[in-house]
Amino acid sequence: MGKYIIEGGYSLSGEIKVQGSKNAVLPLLAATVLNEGKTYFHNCPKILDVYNMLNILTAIGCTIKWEGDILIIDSSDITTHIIPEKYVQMMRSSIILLGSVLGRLKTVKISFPGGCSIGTRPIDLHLKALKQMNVDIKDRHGFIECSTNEIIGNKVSLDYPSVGATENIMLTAVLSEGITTINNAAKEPEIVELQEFLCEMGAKIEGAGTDTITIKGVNKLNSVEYRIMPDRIVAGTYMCAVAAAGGEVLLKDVCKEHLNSTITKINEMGCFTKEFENSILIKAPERLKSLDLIRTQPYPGFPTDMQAQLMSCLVTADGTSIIAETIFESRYKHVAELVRMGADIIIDGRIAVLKGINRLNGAEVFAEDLRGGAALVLAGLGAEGKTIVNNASHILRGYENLEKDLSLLGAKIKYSSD
Ligand SMILES: CC(=O)N[C@H]1[C@@H](OP(=O)(O)OP(=O)(O)OC[C@H]2O[C@@H](n3ccc(=O)[nH]c3=O)[C@H](O)[C@@H]2O)O[C@H](CO)[C@@H](O)[C@@H]1O
Ligand SMILES: C=C(OP(=O)(O)O)C(=O)O
Repeated sequence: MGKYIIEGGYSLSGEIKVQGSKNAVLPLLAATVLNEGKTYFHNCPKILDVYNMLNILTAIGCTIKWEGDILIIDSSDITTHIIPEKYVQMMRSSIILLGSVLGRLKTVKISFPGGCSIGTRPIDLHLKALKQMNVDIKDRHGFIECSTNEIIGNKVSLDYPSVGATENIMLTAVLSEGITTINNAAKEPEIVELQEFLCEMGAKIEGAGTDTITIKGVNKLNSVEYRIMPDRIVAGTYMCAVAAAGGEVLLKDVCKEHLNSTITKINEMGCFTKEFENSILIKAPERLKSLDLIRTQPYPGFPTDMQAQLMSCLVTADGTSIIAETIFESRYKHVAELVRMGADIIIDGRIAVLKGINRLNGAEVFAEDLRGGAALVLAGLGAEGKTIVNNASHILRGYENLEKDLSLLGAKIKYSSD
């Protein structure tokens, strides 16, 4: 599972580049299935989730090649509609293949992704929408089997602006007959990225980034070359790293428009930030200030994917902070580990009350999920003494160069595959 070993107490300085976005690239990789040709990706992050998605694409017939840093996917021949269960279990977001394989082959069989450590994560909204698009769905022995003679566009209204459901509906609708309208669609930047990518391939979609997305079905798509946008959560994680460890860092290759809610909280904690065209400077204060109430919310609200990292900063802020996790019902697995490091945190349902202490103590802790794991690394940077973060493979799902980037900035951190 691997581990990170951190010697705390070294402030960060210098500059680093932010990787391509995990949550943008995964639906784009799934979308390549719709195109009976080649896709060329630039800035694709080399992370476990990407390798896992590439394994799935290979298993269903795509050819994958890296030419230097350019990822080339040839999806001319899709040989099966069955998504191998072992990969689906390894990566929840493999569910995005539901829409793209269905769109291409008019049939797909995929196992239920099941629960995961941050919540139950049902897919009822995905399935309800597909049924409205003339898709027959059978749910048997833990597998979902979808089939249709023709996908027919419809007006779909989501009960909640689910990111994955919005993506699956878009992917299903691209090669459909007629027009699909998604009301109460997710507005995340990754949805806008998916629209841009699909339109480059010849799809007809508009409205991404607003509540209503309209997809006009087309017959065929074309080959495309595309650059993946920067990862807003990795950028936010590095901002929190500076806040937790102290210092001054320039983050390059960021899209500052995607970071507004995170930058606001970073500033409210007393950090100085300066935004440039594609970069952000962040400088930590002597001591962080506590925050009144942070509610995780769909975009443009404060992202649930930043909740744990922000918590790692606030546990040593001056005063008491309150966090409300409104998106996922059990996204506080990192709390017990932070408490092991000396943090004063009380959880009541979805509310966390954090009383800032002066300093955390290094300890041996366990990552239970991706962002919670990253948060423990940040906690280790600011802590006194040594911290070992076990189960690092969770973190490798989404961070390409965590220890290299932090080392470059002066942190004392090593990765061990033991
Ligand atoms: C690969 C990817 O992009 N993952 C992101 C995506 O996950 P994901 O797409 O899974 O997140 P959703 O927006 O779908 O889920 C948000 C909430 O809606 C619920 N829900 C969702 C679908 C459904 O059919 N029924 C239902 O009840 C979920 O359980 C959760 O409580 O958006 C989340 C919310 O911003 C992020 O934390 C994840 O990093
Ligand atoms: C929850 C996350 O990802 P996933 O949806 O892939 O589990 C995340 O990126 O923080």
